[in-house]
Amino acid sequence: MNSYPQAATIAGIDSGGGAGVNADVKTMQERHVFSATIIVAVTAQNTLGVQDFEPVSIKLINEQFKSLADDLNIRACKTGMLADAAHVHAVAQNLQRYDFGPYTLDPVMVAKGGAHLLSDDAIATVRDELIPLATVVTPNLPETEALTGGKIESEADMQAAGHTLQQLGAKNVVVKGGHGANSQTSSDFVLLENGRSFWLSTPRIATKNTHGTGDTFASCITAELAKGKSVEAAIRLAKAFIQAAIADGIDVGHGHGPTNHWAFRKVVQTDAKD
Ligand SMILES: Nc1ncnc2c1ncn2[C@@H]1O[C@H](COP(=O)(O)OP(=O)(O)O)[C@@H](O)[C@H]1O
Ligand SMILES: Cc1ncc(COP(=O)(O)O)c(N)n1
Repeated sequence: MNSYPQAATIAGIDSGGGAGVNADVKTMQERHVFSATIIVAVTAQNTLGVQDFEPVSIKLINEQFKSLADDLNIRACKTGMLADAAHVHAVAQNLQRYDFGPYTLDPVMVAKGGAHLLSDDAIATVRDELIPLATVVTPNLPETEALTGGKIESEADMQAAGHTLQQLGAKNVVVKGGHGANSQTSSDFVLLENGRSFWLSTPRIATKNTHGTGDTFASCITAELAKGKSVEAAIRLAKAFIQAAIADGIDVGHGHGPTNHWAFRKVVQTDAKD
């Protein structure tokens, strides 16, 4: 019998299939990691936007955590859409109650279509209760501004914000540059626990199909951490994975379409288990 590493995603589910838990499950599967899911919110969503959502009761979230802890062997986890302060708090409590391994915090706030997936008053709860628990935090530029309180207008601003996020308690930080102004490259700033930092830059792909890029990137990091890879190796592989997924586009829906979660298998020769 093959034994695959197990990881959990704790997030919202996207009826349109391209982002949230859906992107996480697809990505982890591609990386040969068994994915379990703790659903925090259900969205009515497609590539045109988020039409509605409802959070799941905190009782049921607590029960989902317990169900996994009682039976599975979760070796890494990530969070995505968490809806509001009460749900952020409940997730933080559960992450402290159970050992689900290295934790990747994708601080999802506003969907690409403009819908608020986290209430404004919950930003402080994410900063105070989740960032100190995070092995890796992966904010995009607007999320970095919201968490650090400063404007990000240059690469120097991204670097400074990375250090601020580390001071807030995250062990490792990736400030993602997908929302940056550079039309040639999409550059992410990485700051590791040991203080070393570097940029990961790839050619910017001219496409409107970037729905779920952040989820895909963070869940790929989580999958690699579940295998026991180093944080740096996990982040580097995730950057290559998302680049392939954006570049090899698929045609789904009429708005901001999803990425291609099976594209990476075409560009790598090594086994996804490695
Ligand atoms: N058009 C693009 N071309 C290449 N890489 C991109 C593009 N858009 C986003 N990325 C990359 O995708 C990842 C997710 O970034 P981003 O889109 O900023 O996150 P989010 O989905 O959280 O807003 C990052 O590694 C970023 O550099
Ligand atoms: C359930 C859920 N989680 C996360 C996102 C963010 O993804 P994006 O910013 O690419 O729209 C989303 N749209 N829906």
